[in-house]
Amino acid sequence: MNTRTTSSEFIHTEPATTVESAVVSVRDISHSYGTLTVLDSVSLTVSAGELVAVVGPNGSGKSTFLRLLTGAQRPTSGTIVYGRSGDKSTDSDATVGYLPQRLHPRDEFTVSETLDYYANLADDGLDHETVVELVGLHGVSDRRVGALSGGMRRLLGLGIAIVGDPDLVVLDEPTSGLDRTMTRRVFEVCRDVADAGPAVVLASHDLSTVERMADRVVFVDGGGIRFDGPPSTFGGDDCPLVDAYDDWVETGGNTTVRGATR
Ligand SMILES: Nc1ncnc2c1ncn2[C@@H]1O[C@H](COP(=O)(O)OP(=O)(O)OP(=O)(O)O)[C@@H](O)[C@H]1O
Repeated sequence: MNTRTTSSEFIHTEPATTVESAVVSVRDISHSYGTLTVLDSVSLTVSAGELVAVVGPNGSGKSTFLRLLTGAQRPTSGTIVYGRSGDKSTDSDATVGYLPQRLHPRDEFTVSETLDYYANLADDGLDHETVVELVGLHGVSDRRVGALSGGMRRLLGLGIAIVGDPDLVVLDEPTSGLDRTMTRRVFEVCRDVADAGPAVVLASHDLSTVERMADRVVFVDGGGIRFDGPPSTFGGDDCPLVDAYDDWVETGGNTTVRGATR
């Protein structure tokens, strides 16, 4: 169980990866919207083959962090470096696949046409039929996007993020609106993608699935990374991730998150 303390104690673990295997290294980034500082001196390195889940309360800055990771948004300060040898900057052609929280593919295209379109944007994309199969949309590949259910649109978004065969896949709440079966499927696809080489970083509120499927959990709160390590070590011995998380949030952070070993 967690140990309660009178003040917040944060665990900052050593980077889990080496520079040689790094797909992306975030170095001391901060981000503000006007006077609101959302992220303050955050650093993180993600390696090829890792499935990293970013968790944290609503408004803690997960989406902001993911947008910064993709290069779509620039940090107020700090740097993000892509590549194994650190030789690519945010201006480079490092390949990143991104599923934003809200995605608006064209309603009149079919599922196959949509994936084909995005595959053609990439130099060396995957075949759209492979991706349709992978994300479980083979039964509706000829259906127009405008006629898809909310969950199917989410799966299509996952397909769009991976069809370019990127080095880094960034997914903002890929399982929102999905039932349990589809949620499991999305995480399994993410696992398969990571196992094939790319790094996968996703934001999720589905802590039980994160605990089972992710290599690392990165807990963002109060402007910083409060924990970075294997999900099983978030709360220490015999304390499920979801319980340790609830404990943290209920006590306003006056809980020691412990057990990080990386
Ligand atoms: N474009 C923006 N302009 C101003 N403030 C913003 C902007 N985007 C996000 N914010 C603010 O930054 C904070 C972090 O938002 P962000 O969406 O990154 O959090 P989150 O952890 O992803 O939240 P959720 O879990 O609800 O999706 C919030 O207070 C939000 O209102």
